[in-house]
Amino acid sequence: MAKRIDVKDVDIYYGKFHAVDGVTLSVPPRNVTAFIGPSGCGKSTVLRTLNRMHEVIPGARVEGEVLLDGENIYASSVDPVQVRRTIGMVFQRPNPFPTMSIKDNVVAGLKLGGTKGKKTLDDIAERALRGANLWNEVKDRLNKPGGGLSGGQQQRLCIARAIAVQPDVLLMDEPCSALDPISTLAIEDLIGELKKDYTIVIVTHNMQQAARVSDQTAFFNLAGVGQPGRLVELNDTEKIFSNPDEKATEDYISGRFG
Ligand SMILES: Nc1ncnc2c1ncn2[C@@H]1O[C@H](COP(=O)(O)OP(=O)(O)OP(=O)(O)O)[C@@H](O)[C@H]1O
Repeated sequence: MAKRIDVKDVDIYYGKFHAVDGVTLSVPPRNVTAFIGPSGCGKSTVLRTLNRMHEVIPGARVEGEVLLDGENIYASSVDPVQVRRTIGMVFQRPNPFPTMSIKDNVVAGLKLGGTKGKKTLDDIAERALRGANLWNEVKDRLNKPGGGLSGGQQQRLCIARAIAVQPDVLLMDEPCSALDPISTLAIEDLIGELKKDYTIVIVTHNMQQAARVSDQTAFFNLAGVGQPGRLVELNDTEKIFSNPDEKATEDYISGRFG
């Protein structure tokens, strides 16, 4: 079930390095939010704080609150493994388990979580592969290795793996940057369909992509090397790309820097 995210005054550190300063933003359910901004402004770092992946890095820490439908995912009673199960992530490079079969790739997370029964797992795999627009291409080779698929198919396999566990939110970190234009369009179409069921946050370097797939866009920036990244503006995507409130946003989207 799609859930709402509220980020409240979040500061993010790598050891002593203050990477992101004071981010407050909200992501409504069944909505695509794009993070854009120049390299190093903290887009991926903020994304990884939304499912507690940031703290996996030694010395990394987060201050502030991230609420999922009002519950702080950083509360001491919350299990980060459970958070990562309900807030799924798709990475820049498709990362299926290459020797594992296509079907087992999709249900790997469920099996780890204790789901059993061939029929149950087969049904879930089919539903997730259909949801990721991959079923027709792989239905006759479900027991072949995931590594044998094209890059675009592998990325859709990773999306199938992420949605198989029925997460509340899908985070995507430049999911198309390693893909050709046709596969990129396939993923963009898929994002449009997935937003009916999920809350989606996507980091992208491609401003046309942000304009095509997202409902709202967050522009991040940093004052200089070694300075923390900041959220400059979050607005409807149409407004960001036509009439942003901040001059820095306009300079960036019109290609004057970054
Ligand atoms: N594992 C890490 N350890 C230390 N510093 C890091 C680590 N990962 C990122 N950083 C630093 O945090 C800052 C933000 O990086 P981040 O990758 O979030 O930026 P980004 O906007 O996603 O960049 P890009 O568009 O180039 O991917 C940068 O200064 C980066 O060097």
